[in-house]
Amino acid sequence: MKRKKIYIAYTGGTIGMKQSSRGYIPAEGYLTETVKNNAEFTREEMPLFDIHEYSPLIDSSDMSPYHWQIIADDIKAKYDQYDGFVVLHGTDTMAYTASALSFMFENLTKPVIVTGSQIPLSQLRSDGQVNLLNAMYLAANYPIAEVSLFFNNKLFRGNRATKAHADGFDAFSSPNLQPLAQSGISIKLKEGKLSPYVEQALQVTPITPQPIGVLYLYPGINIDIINNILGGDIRALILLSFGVGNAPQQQLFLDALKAAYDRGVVLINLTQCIQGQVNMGGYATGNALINCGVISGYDMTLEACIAKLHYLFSQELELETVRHLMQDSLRGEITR
Ligand SMILES: NC(=O)C[C@H](N)C(=O)O
Repeated sequence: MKRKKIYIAYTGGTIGMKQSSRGYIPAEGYLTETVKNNAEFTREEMPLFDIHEYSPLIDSSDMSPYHWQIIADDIKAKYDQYDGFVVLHGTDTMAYTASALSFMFENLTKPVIVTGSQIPLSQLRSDGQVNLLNAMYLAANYPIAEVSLFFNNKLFRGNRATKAHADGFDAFSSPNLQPLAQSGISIKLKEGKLSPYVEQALQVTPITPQPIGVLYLYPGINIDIINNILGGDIRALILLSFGVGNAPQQQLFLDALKAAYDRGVVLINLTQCIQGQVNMGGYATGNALINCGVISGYDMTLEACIAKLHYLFSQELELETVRHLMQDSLRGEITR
């Protein structure tokens, strides 16, 4: 059988870093050299691969929508030459990039898997080899036609994943959707569906940076803080609320939200809880938000919500269309 071919877009992150006096920093050429010289990656059961190193390699804390665009355009340019794509990325903002790519791509028929590691390949006990090896193997043999994130033997839907552990190998979780696949002695497909046949060509929607506010509520939060963030030039405010979407009932707070809504700010309610979804009909403290024009983000991750707002605001859409689409599941990011 003809060996599959995988394109590895290497953006940076711990996996290819080396120790410096200031802590870990990306090291040009190191990862490419190491992977190419590692016999595990060239076994005949493995797909063939090319690694494209971006310049400069970055810590993912420096990622921005500008980089999301570069990755998406790069994959589009190579789309016909490869069977699958692996994006090597730092873990810190990996879930944001995976979410953004999931919205930017339309008509995907090939897998795009984002992965990285917690310990560099250059260090003892690195999780980099197993993550990259599995991501490549999955991309070649389990072509789930969507943007996913592989980490610590689990393949997650990209826009459902969130970084949940700062220093453990189990760095990602997907609180509201089970993994698409799990890799143990055998690989088990759970949610993931193998590539469908799609007639339309792959499409990439360009994304531009957008001013989005995020407000984490806490007991006794001062109205000045709220006014401050709403006073900035924002197009949307994500309210991280209590429980099923509840918030303080201070009239000044509710008035400030209503005024922002009237000015055309999109107000979205996400819960601070790790699992479950917003239901503003549950309590009067949530219901009051509906009357201020706040819409539900249901069980979207914060990462998916921010990426989706970027995706929608980057297009010429009516405000009402943006509000409507925010509540629809476009790429499986919401359980409805
Ligand atoms: N584990 C990692 O990759 C963390 C690193 N700071 C990054 O996000 O690039």
